Amino acid sequence: MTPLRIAVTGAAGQIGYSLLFRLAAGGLGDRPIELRLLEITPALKALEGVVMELQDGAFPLLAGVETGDDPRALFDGVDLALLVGARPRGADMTRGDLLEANGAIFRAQGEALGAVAADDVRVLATGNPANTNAYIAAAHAPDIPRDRFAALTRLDHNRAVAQLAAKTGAAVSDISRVAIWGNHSATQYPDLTHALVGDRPALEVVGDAAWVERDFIPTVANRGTAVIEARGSSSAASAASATVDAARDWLGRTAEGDWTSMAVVSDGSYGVPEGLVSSFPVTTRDGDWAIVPGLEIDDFSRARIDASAAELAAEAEQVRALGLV
Ligand SMILES: NC(=O)c1ccc[n+]([C@@H]2O[C@H](COP(=O)([O-])OP(=O)(O)OC[C@H]3O[C@@H](n4cnc5c(N)ncnc54)[C@H](O)[C@@H]3O)[C@@H](O)[C@H]2O)c1
Ligand SMILES: O=C(O)C[C@H](O)C(=O)O
Repeated sequence: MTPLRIAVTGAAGQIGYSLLFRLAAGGLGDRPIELRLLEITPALKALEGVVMELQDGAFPLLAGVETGDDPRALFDGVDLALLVGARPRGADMTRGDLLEANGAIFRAQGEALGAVAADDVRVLATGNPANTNAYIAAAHAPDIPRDRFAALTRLDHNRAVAQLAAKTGAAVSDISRVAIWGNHSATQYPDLTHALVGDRPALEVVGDAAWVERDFIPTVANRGTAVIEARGSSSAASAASATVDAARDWLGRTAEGDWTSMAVVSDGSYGVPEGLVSSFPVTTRDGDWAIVPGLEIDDFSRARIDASAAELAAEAEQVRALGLV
């Protein structure tokens, strides 16, 4: 089997330190992988140490590792690009505050992917603000179809599943059809209206309408902030785990009868303006995705989805004003 060529940016960072070992240990399946690890020049020394540790893991699926600070060299022929490298926020910042600092990274990396990546490349932005970074990268790679770009909202999805499991006492594996809509930000809408616990509607099992609005939604939407406050730095292992989950499902498939959440370029579905990179419930299959069609959207959900889409539109306007697209 030819190895899957995976670029990981920010490979010497916090998320990278967890992500690389999950990938090498077979997180995407049993196909061998070749890692292309991108860092900024001052971090290459630290990256050398990480590569030593990868070697010391003696991972049978790890067919090769290359490192460097030139995206055009490292992205050459890659099948999957995990764009993690970006500044994380501090305690008093929103993810949107990172736009100016991080947007330029995604412009340069979008251009490089467009120039040298494999024809079948899939690009997943984890670095924040993830949705708009994917939007920027896609804008600078016009030869790569838009549906190959996505941003990570799987961490929010996993957080929502975990909160629902804790509330209902169900196993996470019994929960399906949770959805995250919109931006990976405090305006995101974690939606339980279609969710199931076993074969029962989650809202019926919860039996506490006030919990959804007062506890569930704010807990999921603000979880990143809570982790920063507790840990002193932003979530890393859970973000790496969600990045692996998202890539595995994208290249593989979502379970029958279930879906996942992924921020993808909107085709106008559910009233989200076309072109914005917004989270939707999606099914995936062998590298393709489809927004779950025909879900009923009640007035509460409508207002939440619209609010997050408005924030994404404002971010898109901001990057235009900054000359990033
Ligand atoms: N979408 C999500 O769910 C989610 C979750 C957690 C964190 N994040 C985001 O992921 C990003 C990385 O987080 P972290 O904790 O690993 O941060 P970190 O600071 O520990 O690591 C970031 C790494 O990126 C590198 N980097 C900076 N510019 C680069 C460039 N141009 N090319 C390649 N590498 C570059 C840095 O040198 C650093 O090693 C942050 O923006 C953070 O906010 C997103
Ligand atoms: O909140 C952050 O800044 C980090 C990350 O996006 C998260 O959701 O944990």
